[in-house]
Amino acid sequence: MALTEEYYLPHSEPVPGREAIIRVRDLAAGFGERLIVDGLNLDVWRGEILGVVGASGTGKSVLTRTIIGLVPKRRGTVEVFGVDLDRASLKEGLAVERRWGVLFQQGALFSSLTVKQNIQVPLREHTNFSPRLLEEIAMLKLELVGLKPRAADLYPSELSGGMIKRAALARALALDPELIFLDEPTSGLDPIGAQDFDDLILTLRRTLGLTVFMVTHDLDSLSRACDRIAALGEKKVLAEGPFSEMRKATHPWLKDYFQGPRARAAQGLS
Ligand SMILES: Nc1ncnc2c1ncn2[C@@H]1O[C@H](COP(=O)(O)OP(=O)(O)OP(=O)(O)O)[C@@H](O)[C@H]1O
Repeated sequence: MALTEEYYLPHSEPVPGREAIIRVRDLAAGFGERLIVDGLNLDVWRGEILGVVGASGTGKSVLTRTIIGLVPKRRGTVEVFGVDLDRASLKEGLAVERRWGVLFQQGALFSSLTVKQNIQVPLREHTNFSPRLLEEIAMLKLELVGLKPRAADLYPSELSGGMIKRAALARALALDPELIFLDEPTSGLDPIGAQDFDDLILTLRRTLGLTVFMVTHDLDSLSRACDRIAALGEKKVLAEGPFSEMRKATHPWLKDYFQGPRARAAQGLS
């Protein structure tokens, strides 16, 4: 199906004083002959929680991994904190990487390390902190994400799904990032666990001033936690706006997704 203007919601206009933490322009990325995203534009504003949504396989994870430099670009630019990582020196690139944290799908904790050791991985990579400071920071991060101190010495196989997400979030927060990428943070959690996780993200945004880039299929999370949503499809951002605006979209997939019974339930509508 051709991407036509009639399907678009207006893309957010820059507002004076609003700082783009991530700026993606005319991005193309893919594998072999196949482009997964092509001509994609997106801004993420400081302090917002942006929900990235789209049908399975539309490239949400690929977009995330391209922004953080794990998938090479074919065309276009990506700036994070005003720095184009393709043009940055190694030192500048590392300095930018220190300012973000990533929670990959399924948590992706190292199974042979305890929770505490997992949290310390980015600290060991990027700092020369003493063992005592590493210990203190790990325990602080555990508390920040609502895990009890006794979770520190458990291995990932000993954790529940919710605890894995929290431990992975603690690791993503290890270096006090300004920006976090969350890939399906509530997948596999029951509705109460998912709501608790959303509340945690909202609290962290408020207390730490985080900017959050969150890939999710969870309509409740999109409605409850996200200030704005970017919907991917046809290799681009099909539409962006708050949840209420997405309900006005006319693109068939967006219509099904945002006007269906589950979306109405997420908004408390009958
Ligand atoms: N390393 C890779 N090599 C080849 N193709 C890949 C690779 N990683 C992803 N793809 C392909 O890119 C497309 C987009 O994948 P991606 O994981 O970004 O989708 P998604 O929107 O995150 O999907 P889901 O909602 O199911 O997680 C898929 O067709 C996938 O098969």
